[in-house]
Amino acid sequence: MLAKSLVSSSTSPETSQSHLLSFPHRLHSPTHSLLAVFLNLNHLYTRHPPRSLVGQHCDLSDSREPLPVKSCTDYTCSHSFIVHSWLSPSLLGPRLTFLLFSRVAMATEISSTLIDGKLVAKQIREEVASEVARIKALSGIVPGLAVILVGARKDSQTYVRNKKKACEEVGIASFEACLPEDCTEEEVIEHISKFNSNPLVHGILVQLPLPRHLNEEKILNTVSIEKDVDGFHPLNIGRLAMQGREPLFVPCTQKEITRQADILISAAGAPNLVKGSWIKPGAVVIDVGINAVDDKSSARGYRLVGDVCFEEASRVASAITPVPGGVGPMTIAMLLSNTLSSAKRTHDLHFS
Ligand SMILES: Nc1nc2c(c(=O)[nH]1)N[C@@H](CN(C=O)c1ccc(C(=O)N[C@@H](CCC(=O)O)C(=O)O)cc1)CN2
Repeated sequence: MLAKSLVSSSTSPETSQSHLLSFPHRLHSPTHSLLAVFLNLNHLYTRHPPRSLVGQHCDLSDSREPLPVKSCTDYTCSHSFIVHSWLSPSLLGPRLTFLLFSRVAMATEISSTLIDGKLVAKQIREEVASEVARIKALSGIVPGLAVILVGARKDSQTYVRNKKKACEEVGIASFEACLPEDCTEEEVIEHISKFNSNPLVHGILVQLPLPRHLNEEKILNTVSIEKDVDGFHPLNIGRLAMQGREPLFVPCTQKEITRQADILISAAGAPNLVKGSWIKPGAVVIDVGINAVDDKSSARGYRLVGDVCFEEASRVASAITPVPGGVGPMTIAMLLSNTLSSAKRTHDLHFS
């Protein structure tokens, strides 16, 4: 029943002693605060929002075990959010964005805290490694992850390489299909179908972005929902949103809404979109955007920035994920964890 995060203080390194941050510590009134989430699901839904998402309520209560934090701030949380509205703001061009609102965490004191994604990811990977070893010893089953890479984008090749390496490190078997840039949709789908029916494969992911001539939505829909460890299948997102209902209310503008949010999650794919002035003092900011911007002074010619203007936001927020070092490392850690869960579910492995 606890929502937790592993955080470390960015302003007061001297208070580096670890302790638990868990939601809720104690109830705080009013519990109706807001969560705003910017998600760019352009790669999933090219025209319309899924009806199942709008106005739905999601239960956040079955979160992971408590994790240690540095520099604790108090929050209360009602474990729920609603998918409120669907916008296609001009500032994001053709990308679809929707906002989620919630009555979730309320900061009761403000201290700038850096949420350390690398540290959480390390802990998750260690947990996955020991669980993989355990199920291998008890049942002989080895969880398997298949990756489909289309084309020769350097960044995608690096991510796929990193995923394979991460699998190796935790004992997950990896499978790969590398297809040429000019391959057809049918060829990609054929590979997905083979992985769908391969019993050694428990997780399948299609590395994104795909070349423009391929219909991403159609391809992602082909991944068996049971093996969709990325969680990109519309049914997976729909299921996430189907656990309850909350009343709708009408937003004015993105900026106004984010200003009311106690938890702000941005995944718009737009560098430095969210300014400090958009953020409610004391809000928790989760920056899911990982955007490459040109930087001649960097060896690779670019640097990574989030959707959130970190300099500004870190002065206003109570806790914030940096880019790099925040949500990114969690992506691969959770991929491993999901592959393990899929293997356990498929083979009905419930060891205590
Ligand atoms: N099928 C998918 N495709 C893509 C995903 C995804 O989750 N599934 N996400 C991104 C790329 N990606 C994984 O594929 C990914 C991106 C970034 C990181 C990461 O750890 N980033 C580090 C910085 C790394 C660096 O310096 O280059 C960080 O943010 O700290 C992991 C995975 C698009 N495609």
